[in-house]
Amino acid sequence: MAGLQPVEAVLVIFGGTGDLTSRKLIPALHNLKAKDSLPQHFAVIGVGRRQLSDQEFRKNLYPALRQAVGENLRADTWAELQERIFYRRFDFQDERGYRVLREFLEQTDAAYQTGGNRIYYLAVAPEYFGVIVEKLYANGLVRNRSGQGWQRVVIEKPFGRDLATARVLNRKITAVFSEKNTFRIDHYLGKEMIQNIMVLRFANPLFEAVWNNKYVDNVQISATETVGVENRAGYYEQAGALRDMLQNHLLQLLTLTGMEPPVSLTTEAVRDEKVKVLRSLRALAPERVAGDVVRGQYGPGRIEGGQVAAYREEKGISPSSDTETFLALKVEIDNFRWAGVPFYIRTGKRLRAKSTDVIVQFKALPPILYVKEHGELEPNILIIRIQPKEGVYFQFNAKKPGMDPSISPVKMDFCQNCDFENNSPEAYEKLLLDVMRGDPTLFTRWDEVEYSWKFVDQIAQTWGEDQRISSPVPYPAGTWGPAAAGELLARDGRAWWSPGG
Ligand SMILES: NC(=O)C1=CN([C@@H]2O[C@H](COP(=O)(O)OP(=O)(O)OC[C@H]3O[C@@H](n4cnc5c(N)ncnc54)[C@H](OP(=O)(O)O)[C@@H]3O)[C@@H](O)[C@H]2O)C=CC1
Ligand SMILES: O=C1O[C@H](COP(=O)(O)O)[C@@H](O)[C@H](O)[C@H]1O
Repeated sequence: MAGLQPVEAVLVIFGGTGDLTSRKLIPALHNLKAKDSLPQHFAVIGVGRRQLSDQEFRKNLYPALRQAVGENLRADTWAELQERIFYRRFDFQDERGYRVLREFLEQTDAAYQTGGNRIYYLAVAPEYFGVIVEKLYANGLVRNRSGQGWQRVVIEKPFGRDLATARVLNRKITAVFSEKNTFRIDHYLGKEMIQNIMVLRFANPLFEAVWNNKYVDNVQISATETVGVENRAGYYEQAGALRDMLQNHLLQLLTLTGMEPPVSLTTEAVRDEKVKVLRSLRALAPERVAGDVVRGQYGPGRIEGGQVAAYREEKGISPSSDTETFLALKVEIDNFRWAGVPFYIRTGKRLRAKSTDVIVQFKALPPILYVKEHGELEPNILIIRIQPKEGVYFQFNAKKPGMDPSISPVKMDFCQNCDFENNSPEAYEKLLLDVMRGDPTLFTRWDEVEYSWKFVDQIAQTWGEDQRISSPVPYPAGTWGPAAAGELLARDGRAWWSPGG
């Protein structure tokens, strides 16, 4: 879908006063504007409950923008952009609010020549996704009166809280928007290095040739965070790490790492291959959940030198909460390429460092040469570093220079953002632009969501039913999580590679 241009549109952000809008969406728009990538005819309308004028709304967005963009903040860009940002206050349940919005949109179309093109971005808690879509339709905001232009909906995650609720939600959405106009966002897919996984695999014969169970010993997908629950207690208590990270970001990373080469780079060809991976995931029967899934929750500890509270002591969290803030599991893909290769996945909050990596550990060669003299050699490992450093790192064995006959591991290190710090576009920049272009390749198709929930539901159901694992294991903040996560690999004679390489 390369070559599509972003076209004129009004972006309506439901949840305009929320955290995502101020920390991610507005900074992304600022950066796009600074690069001259926004369409010339463009406007933004934020919707929330707070009583704010347009001026107050713009002013409130500024501190988070400054923090997110840092020294790249351009006063002239923000001045131009904010002139096109407006605010409307209403409760999502209130029909009248939608009618007022419709009138305002018609005026905005005329003033900014946006041709009836609208993007409805649902930056709201998941329980509002269905309500908003139904009310948009009922109040004539999807097919505008003149019938001109297109209307697209962007839906944040998590898409439902299990397969059943996701299906209900999807029915509501598809009754109003076509699949082509439905953009289920997963911001991980907008990250530079995640887009690079397919390039690395399918543009380099060296990697593609060994990307299978003949050569790969195991794959580790790790997304560790130092932040805690922050101010999202209400949401996180419902989601936990399972729904917040595994159902979407981490299973997406797994599909990109495990998929077959698509027949072409078209949106549907890529999505078809990703779905096949999800369909090939080995079922997690209750006994396997008990053995292969580790569930943790952070206790008090130290992060970056400072003392931090336990999850159960955080604002808005129940002192007896059983929500997991850490998850580690072993996943198997039952297809010809991956049979016998475990994929270990882990994610957690309040861990020692922030890092997202895909680590491919290769098998050892037969122990015929070198091993007698040198002992077991270090494995070849390939680390795809997604963040905070972006790049690819390969560890292989080499002879030490000179008379010393010993063999030691050496590193080839490609750092994508070392020389160009902050040069990679933020994920939301890429994804917002794709919505304006109408390119859904980096968004999830319904069947991807469906199969992800099928997989995740097995875990949630067992947790709900099995007393042995209905409570998460505590771990001290600032560590790598519960010891059981290490034991999960130790049992297979393996260990986690340190995040960040
Ligand atoms: N924050 C993040 O980093 C990320 C968030 N997401 C997803 O984005 C979505 C939004 O998250 P986030 O921004 O953190 O949430 P917040 O709680 O910060 O914001 C919620 C927004 O919804 C508005 N709102 C809530 N209820 C109503 C209502 N009845 N009527 C009108 N407005 C209402 C709030 O308005 P007001 O405050 O004025 O009442 C506020 O603007 C969620 O689905 C989340 O999972 C995804 C990835 C990252
Ligand atoms: O979607 C989410 O992602 C963030 C982590 O995103 P990253 O881009 O910083 O890796 C996570 O903190 C949050 O809980 C979750 O909702």
